[in-house]
Amino acid sequence: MLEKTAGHPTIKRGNIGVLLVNLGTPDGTDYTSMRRYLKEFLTDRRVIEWSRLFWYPILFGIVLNTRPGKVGKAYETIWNKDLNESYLRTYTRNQSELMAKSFADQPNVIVDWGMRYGQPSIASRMDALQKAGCERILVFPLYPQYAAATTATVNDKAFEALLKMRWQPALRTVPPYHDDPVYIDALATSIERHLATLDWVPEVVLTSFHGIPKSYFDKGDPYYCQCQKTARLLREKLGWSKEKLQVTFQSRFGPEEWLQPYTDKTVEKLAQDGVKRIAVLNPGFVSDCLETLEEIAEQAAESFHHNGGEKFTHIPCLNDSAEGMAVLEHVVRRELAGWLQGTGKNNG
Ligand SMILES: C=CC1=C(C)c2cc3[nH]c(cc4nc(cc5[nH]c(cc1n2)c(C)c5CCC(=O)O)C(CCC(=O)O)=C4C)c(C)c3C=C
Ligand SMILES: [Fe+2]
Ligand SMILES: [Fe+2]
Repeated sequence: MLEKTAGHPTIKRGNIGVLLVNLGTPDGTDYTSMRRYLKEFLTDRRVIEWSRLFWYPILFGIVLNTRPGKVGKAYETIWNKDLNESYLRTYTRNQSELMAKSFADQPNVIVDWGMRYGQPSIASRMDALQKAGCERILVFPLYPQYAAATTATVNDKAFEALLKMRWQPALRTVPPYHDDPVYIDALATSIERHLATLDWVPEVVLTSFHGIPKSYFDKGDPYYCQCQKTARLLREKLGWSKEKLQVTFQSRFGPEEWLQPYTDKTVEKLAQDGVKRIAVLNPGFVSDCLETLEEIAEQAAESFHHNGGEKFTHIPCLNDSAEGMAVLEHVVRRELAGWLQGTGKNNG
């Protein structure tokens, strides 16, 4: 809707924005792109909670000199060569486009996407949505389980963007959906469908979540408990035992203790203990990315085989599949309640 009020410039009004936000990704696998991305990531106080006096000499003296080259090589192995971008970016954009199609019956809903680190930034998309007449914006951090290092830092950035606006849109943020039956059903369907394509049956299925330092859990982060609840509900849905569907945590960073049991150690131990066939899925990742495609589908598979395992399969994330989109759309429609019917009225 376009509106002109005496003495004011013509402005668009009455729209609702939905902003999907994932973690972020480097623009390229070269040293400079990797360093820029890692610098933004690893200077975030929500991610690294150590004192700056202690952390910055290590970060700027060692980590940002050595890690960009090493991690850049890992990204190269999983890069989407067709589009010259990471799969996290490809899937997040696809999710936004598919969600926009599902709201075709609501012409005042505008769906967009952004990244917490790298491009497109949250601030740039919030600004674009506001300019497109969004008086209300729903920010959706794409993490089923809440962690301060992921969900909260997205929300912080979104509210920070409002700081610079004279006429702020109303802002809602999407809560975790780790126990939503639509999400649990989608995970169960994706597991069953994937396993049906194999000519073997896994003895153990690992649900591998990204870890966080144990100290964050001790300070009250609900992430660990939400991961456990997701796994319990999934187990109940599939009718599997605790031995069949196990929970592990991956992607340790730095010397601290992280949430346990660790995925890499568990994979090694299972193989050494004589388990021959395993499957791994990553229910905490909305889209496949470095951590799933390289760390699990490549590294964990190699370690399993190296230690005597025979069959390993990685179950893809929900990505832009029909089930995955059903989850995201269900959560968005639920969180837009009261806005969809209210917009465009009572705002003069
Ligand atoms: C202390 C450091 C880190 C915490 C805490 C952390 C939590 C966390 N991360 C994700 C999801 C992703 N992380 C990804 C990459 C990644 N993560 C860290 C560090 C921490 N993550 C680093 C340094 C990196 C970059 C790669 C590397 O250098 O190892 C990604 C992949 C991005 C991609 O482009 O593919 C995702 C996704 C969650 C869910 C989480 C806590 C719950
Ligand atoms: Fe991470
Ligand atoms: Fe990793």
